[in-house]
Amino acid sequence: MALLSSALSTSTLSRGLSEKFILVAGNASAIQNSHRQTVVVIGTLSRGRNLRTFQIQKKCGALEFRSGKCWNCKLENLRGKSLRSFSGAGPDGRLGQYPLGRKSLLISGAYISAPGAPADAQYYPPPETSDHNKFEETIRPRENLINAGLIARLVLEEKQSLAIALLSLLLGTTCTLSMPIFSGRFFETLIGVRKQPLYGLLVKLFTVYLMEPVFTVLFVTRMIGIWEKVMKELRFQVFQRVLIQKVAFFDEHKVGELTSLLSTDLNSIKDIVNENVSRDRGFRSLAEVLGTVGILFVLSPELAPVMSFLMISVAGIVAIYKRTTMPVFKAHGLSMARISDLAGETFAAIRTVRSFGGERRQISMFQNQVVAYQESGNKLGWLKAANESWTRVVVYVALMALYILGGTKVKAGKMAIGRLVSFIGYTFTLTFAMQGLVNTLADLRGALAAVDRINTVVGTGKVDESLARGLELENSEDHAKLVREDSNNSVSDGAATSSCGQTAVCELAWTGDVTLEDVYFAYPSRPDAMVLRGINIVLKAGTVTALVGSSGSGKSTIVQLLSRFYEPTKGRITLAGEDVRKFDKSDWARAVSIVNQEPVLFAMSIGENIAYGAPYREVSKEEIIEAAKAANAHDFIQSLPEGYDTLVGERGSLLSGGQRQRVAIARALLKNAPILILDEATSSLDSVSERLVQDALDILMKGRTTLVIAHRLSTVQSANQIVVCGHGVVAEKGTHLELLAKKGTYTNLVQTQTVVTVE
Ligand SMILES: Nc1ncnc2c1ncn2[C@@H]1O[C@H](COP(=O)(O)OP(=O)(O)OP(=O)(O)O)[C@@H](O)[C@H]1O
Repeated sequence: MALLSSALSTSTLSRGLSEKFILVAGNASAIQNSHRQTVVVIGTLSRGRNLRTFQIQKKCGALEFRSGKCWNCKLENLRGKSLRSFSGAGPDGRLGQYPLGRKSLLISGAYISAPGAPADAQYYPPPETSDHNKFEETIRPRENLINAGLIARLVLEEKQSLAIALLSLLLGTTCTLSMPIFSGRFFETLIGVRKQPLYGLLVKLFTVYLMEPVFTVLFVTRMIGIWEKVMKELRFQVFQRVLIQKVAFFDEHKVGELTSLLSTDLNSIKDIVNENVSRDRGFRSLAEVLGTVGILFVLSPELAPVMSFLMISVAGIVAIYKRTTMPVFKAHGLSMARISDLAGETFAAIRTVRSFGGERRQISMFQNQVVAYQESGNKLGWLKAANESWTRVVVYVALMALYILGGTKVKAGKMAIGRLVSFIGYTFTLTFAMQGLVNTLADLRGALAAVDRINTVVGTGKVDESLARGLELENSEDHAKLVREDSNNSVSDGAATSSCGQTAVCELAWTGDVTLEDVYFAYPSRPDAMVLRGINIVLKAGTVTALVGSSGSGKSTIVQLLSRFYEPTKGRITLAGEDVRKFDKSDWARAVSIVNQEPVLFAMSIGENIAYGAPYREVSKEEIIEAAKAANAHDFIQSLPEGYDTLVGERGSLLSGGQRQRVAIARALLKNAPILILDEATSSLDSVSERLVQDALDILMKGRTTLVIAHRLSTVQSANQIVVCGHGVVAEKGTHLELLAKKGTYTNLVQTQTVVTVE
């Protein structure tokens, strides 16, 4: 953005404005923070080619253009507007005019002006940011994770099954379509019109009836087999892609939204095959419709138009039904989602409900939702009945027409009676096949909408490249290791000795200082609010640094940056002088242990939770016990009926706060990382638990570079260095005595006990 803006000449800015909307892409927060309230336009909608400055009117968040149309902007006047070209930084970060045509594109951090900008607007260059941040978030094309190419590749991997499925479909449909012909002949033979032995005809019919289910089984099993494999791969890819997004992505999307991608949305894609392999749907319907129409025109070109009318009418009725019911279906689905949400929320907060005596209120809210669900269900019922009856009316009209036209022809000797019987048989085949086909098309629309939702969420998020690279490397190392193990036919002992692993980052971190150099930071979800403004801290290797400061001063934010959940907006963090951005995030994660105020345990056994400290290798029972002993957790674990196999419940809810904390410390001990971050780890505990946890922490801190956000005077006092934060800057730095001697912010904090609790 900085480079881009500085590249704009003032002469360009002075031209008149004719466009209706103006688009600003990139991180405009820096400019806003200059208090000029002016930003540089780097993109223009429609015909405009001017680059101007103007006052920010509305923030639009990320702007998404699909097929050249603005898709997601909440501003009504922008929704659906075409963007023919975009002036600004393109996907490669270069300045230019980019034609968009019907392409899809994502512009993150966009701002939109109101129509018309002030004529006397001036250009204010934004403050410089460091090199690595320049184009990071400017403009990115949407990357479709699920696309036709991927699905085709996955399906074609199963060539043999696909060939068997298609052949079975062909043969099964042939059987189905030959049935009405045989019925006609059978009828003709019975009344003596056809001179053919009945026995021979029955054998043929028997063969067709026997083979049709065989081909059906082959077709269904192969198709489902292929699709299950495709779905397994898609599910895996979606999960993996979500997992490697930057932490900011998880600030933007609710957990429910993300899990529904993996459940509801992927299931609608799955259903497009699984629900459409039966005889009355999908591929079979299509094959039957095509086959029937062909046969009908051969059998009787005069009667075939009647059937065509039938086909078009049935398709039309079902299509109208689907369209009209769509909003009712949506309302029905929404009611069900609300019922589930309400029930989920009620049960999750049952203690709060009970303590407020809120049962009656919850029941009445639930009743309202259930009634809404019932009403939309009734509406759907009526629409369904209308669809069914109209379809029948059309079929009966077509049958009547066949009886009249066909009967007249048979009576006049212009048509064989068996042919008319076959025709009647095909009437039903065609009706059901057509209905099935339209239903399948509706399913297809649902599946495409699901694909689009998945692509929109994961395709427009920001993959954490460093994490992805690290994982890729690990995968290839694992793979190489597995191949080696396999070829040696021996079991590897893994990295059993050092949990941190033998990575260069870990080795460096045992001796190197960690430094925050002039760090500025704003959360991506609130780019306008600079939380850290030029932080400089040196965490000396093997020493303890205590971070104190009033609430909201940015202590936890520093922890988040050290954990590399976010990257600094400006400035850098180094380890032994090396910018940490050089290290893969998975390597960095191995070098840093975090123990939070509210540690999260997984819904597994205590032993498995402790072993999670080293998820990349096998952990022995002895190691787990050793870590638990050092964390003061062994005794309480032993006293539980199932010891280390005791399940801890969702997020560790079956343990007390102090017990959870000690399991988390044991996990961190097992991890044995050289850098340790303690975020108010003992502040929510009673004095007995606090003592136990603190003793465990003292063991954990030994020899590690520790940053502790502490409320306890003893921890702060004994720290090698105390850093006092105030409104995103370092207000004071020094030892306890040095800071007391200064009689500044720290002394105030100690005296007012705002931050430090005296024991
Ligand atoms: N994920 C987030 N997205 C946007 N803003 C955030 C986020 N997390 C924290 N903030 C904001 O950043 C500022 C600093 O918060 P931070 O949690 O770092 O303060 P703190 O000093 O740790 O406070 P406390 O002692 O109360 O925990 C606050 O104004 C907060 O609202």
